[in-house]
Amino acid sequence: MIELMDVTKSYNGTVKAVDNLTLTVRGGEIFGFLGPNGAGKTTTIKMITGIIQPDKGTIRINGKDISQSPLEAKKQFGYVPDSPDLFLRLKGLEYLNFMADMYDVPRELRKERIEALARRFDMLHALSDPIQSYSHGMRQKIVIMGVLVHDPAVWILDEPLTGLDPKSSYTLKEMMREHTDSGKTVLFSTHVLEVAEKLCDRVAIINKGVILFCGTFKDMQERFQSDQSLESLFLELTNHE
Ligand SMILES: Nc1ncnc2c1ncn2[C@@H]1O[C@H](COP(=O)(O)OP(=O)(O)OP(=O)(O)O)[C@@H](O)[C@H]1O
Repeated sequence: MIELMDVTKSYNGTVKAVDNLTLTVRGGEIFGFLGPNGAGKTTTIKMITGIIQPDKGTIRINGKDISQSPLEAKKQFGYVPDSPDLFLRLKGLEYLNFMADMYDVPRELRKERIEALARRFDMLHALSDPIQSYSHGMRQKIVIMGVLVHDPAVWILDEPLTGLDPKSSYTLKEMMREHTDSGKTVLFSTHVLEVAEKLCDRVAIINKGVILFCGTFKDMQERFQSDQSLESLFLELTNHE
């Protein structure tokens, strides 16, 4: 579960990137975080993951406060950033072992997990190559695998499907569903509204740092008294701002 209460962040003390945001992402749900460019999605995700500090407000992950107990909170989640260009000089396997070391994953277990993840994402052949030789999609996959190697309860994924080929994208979506079926939590941001419509149990639409809507796609259609697609409703909602 992820809880944000009255969270605000402005850059350079001027424009509020996130304005008094309150939101709960529950266990057992895939939650989509949607909004136009510059809406405040990445800023919110960076505050949840402790990369940047909010000006005010409280954030808890599975009950652990990211400001008060950062280490405990960080053990609860895995985070895929919006850019996969990390640790480029490491080989794929070195990176996965590094991540497993960070999270104290025992030897035998990590071997099993790495092999299973590599098979699922069709990356077995590339693990002994340096990450800088990977394509964008392969870099995205190795970052996702690094995050999943410690089997975090809460997945926080910033634009995770960007650059993935259809098979890998399908695999990741399938894994998100398996994860939430076991009562755990997935929060991801996306601009691909067709994916959000099909995959998410609930979505939040944010614009200019403020949540315009939070609920199921069905709730949204009821609110607008319309059977339009999520894309049409999203455009209607964000264009009126
Ligand atoms: N480091 C920064 N310094 C100053 N302003 C910033 C910084 N990072 C983000 N902003 C501003 O904060 C606002 C929210 O940006 P943010 O990156 O959170 O949006 P986003 O919804 O993730 O956008 P996108 O979909 O384009 O990734 C924007 O107005 C952006 O210009």
